[in-house]
Amino acid sequence: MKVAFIGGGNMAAAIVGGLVAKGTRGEDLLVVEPNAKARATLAKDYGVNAVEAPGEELSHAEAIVLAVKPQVMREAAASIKPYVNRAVVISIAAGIRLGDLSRWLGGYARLVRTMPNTPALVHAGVTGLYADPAVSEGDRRLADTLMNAVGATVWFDKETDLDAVVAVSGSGPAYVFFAMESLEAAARELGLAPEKARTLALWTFVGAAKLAIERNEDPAKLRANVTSKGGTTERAISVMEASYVREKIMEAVKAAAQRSRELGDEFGKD
Ligand SMILES: NC(=O)C1=CN([C@@H]2O[C@H](COP(=O)(O)OP(=O)(O)OC[C@H]3O[C@@H](n4cnc5c(N)ncnc54)[C@H](O)[C@@H]3O)[C@@H](O)[C@H]2O)C=CC1
Ligand SMILES: O=C(O)[C@@H]1CCC=N1
Repeated sequence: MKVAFIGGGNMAAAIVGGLVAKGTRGEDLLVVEPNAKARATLAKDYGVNAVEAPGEELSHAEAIVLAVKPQVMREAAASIKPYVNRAVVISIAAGIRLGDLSRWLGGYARLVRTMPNTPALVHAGVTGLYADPAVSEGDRRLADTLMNAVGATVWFDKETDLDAVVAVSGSGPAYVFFAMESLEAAARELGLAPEKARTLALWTFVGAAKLAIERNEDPAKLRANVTSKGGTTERAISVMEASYVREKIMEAVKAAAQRSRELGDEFGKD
């Protein structure tokens, strides 16, 4: 499969790495990236063709992944417009709506909007995807195969659902790291040595996530299994409940979804 990436930053590198690990040849991948250092790293690590600006070679791609920040999406779309004629175009940008992208590409309609996350870097990502009903099964399969190289895929029927996806799993790793930081800080305040505090905190997250995935059980049930009557966990959870931690997390996630909608409004203008 010949795939081109517009933008060769964090997320593009993660997807490129996943594709190469799954057998795609570096020479079948093209990355358009203005930053020379990022280009050199991608070429060295994965053997991709990395170029500074879009050109004729883009028109040979079967898929073009738009992996630039939402703020530069319009400019990036304009720069590739002359070469977009046979590829399915896949956006990974937060907030940017397909209607706007289509307009910037001169009415091009073979578009898929996706929202991956940074665990893609270690092939443990999860990506939400949406395509207009008119997009062919083949184009959907192509987008699915691409994102599947770096983790699980979940399709949605409404484009507005992607604002929720960005808030839940797109930004989600940051919430988990925040919780890791907090657990580690508490361990240190309790007098544990820094490196030991980190080991305990990180493996607690790894273990809990693995248990939840492998047992496929409701997290509430798994939590109940840890919580002995009159014990230590019960005391900790009661402090969290008294501080409305659950409600605060829900409020934060809703704020992220709102920001995704705002990005669409801000950067979707003409
Ligand atoms: N970082 C994250 O956790 C996630 C990010 N995203 C989305 O992925 C997109 C990229 O994010 P990152 O990879 O984190 O950003 P990044 O800043 O690492 O990468 C963006 C790259 O685009 C390049 N660039 C800038 N203008 C360009 C242009 N006109 N043409 C080609 N390349 C250009 C930059 O030099 C940079 O290397 C964003 O739209 C973001 O919303 C999606 C899911 C998760
Ligand atoms: O914070 C952001 O806007 C991007 C989108 C999802 C994760 N990072």
